[in-house]
Amino acid sequence: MARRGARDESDFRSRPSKHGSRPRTKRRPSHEDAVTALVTGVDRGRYTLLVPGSGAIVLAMRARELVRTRVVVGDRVEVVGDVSGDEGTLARIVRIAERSSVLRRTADDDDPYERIVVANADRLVIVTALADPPPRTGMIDRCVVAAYDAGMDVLLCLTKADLASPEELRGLYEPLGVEVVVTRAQAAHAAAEEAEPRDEILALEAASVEEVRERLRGKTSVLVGHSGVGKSTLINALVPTADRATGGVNDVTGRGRHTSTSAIALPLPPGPGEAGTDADPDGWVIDTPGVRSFGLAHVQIAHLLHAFDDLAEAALDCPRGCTHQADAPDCALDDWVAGSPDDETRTTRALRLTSFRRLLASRTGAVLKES
Ligand SMILES: Nc1nc2c(ncn2[C@@H]2O[C@H](COP(=O)(O)OP(=O)(O)OP(=O)(O)O)[C@@H](O)[C@H]2O)c(=O)[nH]1
Ligand SMILES: [Zn+2]
Repeated sequence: MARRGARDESDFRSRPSKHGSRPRTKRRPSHEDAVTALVTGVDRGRYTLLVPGSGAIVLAMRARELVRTRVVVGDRVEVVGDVSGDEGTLARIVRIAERSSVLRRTADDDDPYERIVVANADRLVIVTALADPPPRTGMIDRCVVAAYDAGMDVLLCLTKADLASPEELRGLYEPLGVEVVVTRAQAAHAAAEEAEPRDEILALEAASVEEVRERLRGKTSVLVGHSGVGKSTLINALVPTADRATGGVNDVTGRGRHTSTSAIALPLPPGPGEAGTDADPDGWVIDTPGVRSFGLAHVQIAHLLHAFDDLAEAALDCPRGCTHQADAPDCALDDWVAGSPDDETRTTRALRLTSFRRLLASRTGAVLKES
């Protein structure tokens, strides 16, 4: 899968400064006794790590030589010092392993740079409610583009199926090869909601939660979703110890009740009646409460195209510099549809091309009006 390797925020500091680019200390310690750990939480310069071997939860800071390097949730790091995890101990991160994927959020009012929020995740889970709040395809498209660009695959999780049908959204995303899973409240709740809405703990239909768990097994998954879509309810159902705050949109601020804005990795426990431990979980679920959108400015058409093998192959016949948009002259993707061997293939290809072009457009902002 396409990756952008070196082009990340670290570029800002890899330029030679006026003090020269050589490290201040000539000799670096070798850290032979370092152990490997996973970053599960980040809070103002303090990192929560899980040491897979011992299962210890360790609090750490960055070593002096890494103070200008960003460490994010999902990073695999090497750590020295006291790694017992005992109260009051603070270990030191001395190395960050190369990342297999990076997911970055957009710059915002508080921070002018696009920043990496999660490293090494395999799968982006886009949590979207089918109603209350209504789904916004512009937002889903942007998430799909961000995931494909980051080299991650996508699971579209449609919540609140007790309130509306998922069929229309399935029809929009399945042609792109996006896996779709649907969750709903338990039937008893759906009825009770009419009489006495909100503020009780909502139970999701267990079978629908297990379908989600099945798709997250053995993977590191990042969950994203707008406030009120039911992301916390889902995470609590998947990871009962997570205790994510639920309750939907705050009437005063229009935001959810979450105050925490940093990502956190939670070990995915096995389903009911299966064995497993936190030190060796069935996968990781990363919640991203503060992330509202993803930066797409850096996304290259070629990267996006590589997420679609058939389109990438057909596009080899495009003129140089083809944008592959609907108005691109002589785009070979149009020939690929026209040259379909039969009607059924033509319909499938046309749908796939339309969907792909919709994603391309979301990258450039042409369909940024949320629908
Ligand atoms: N009818 C129905 N309501 C649901 C379902 N899932 C969640 N809800 C309700 O939707 C509201 C929002 O759920 P949350 O889990 O708090 O949503 P969130 O996405 O975490 O949003 P924030 O807490 O604002 O970040 C709550 O009142 C839930 O009880 C569902 O499947 N069906
Ligand atoms: Zn083209």
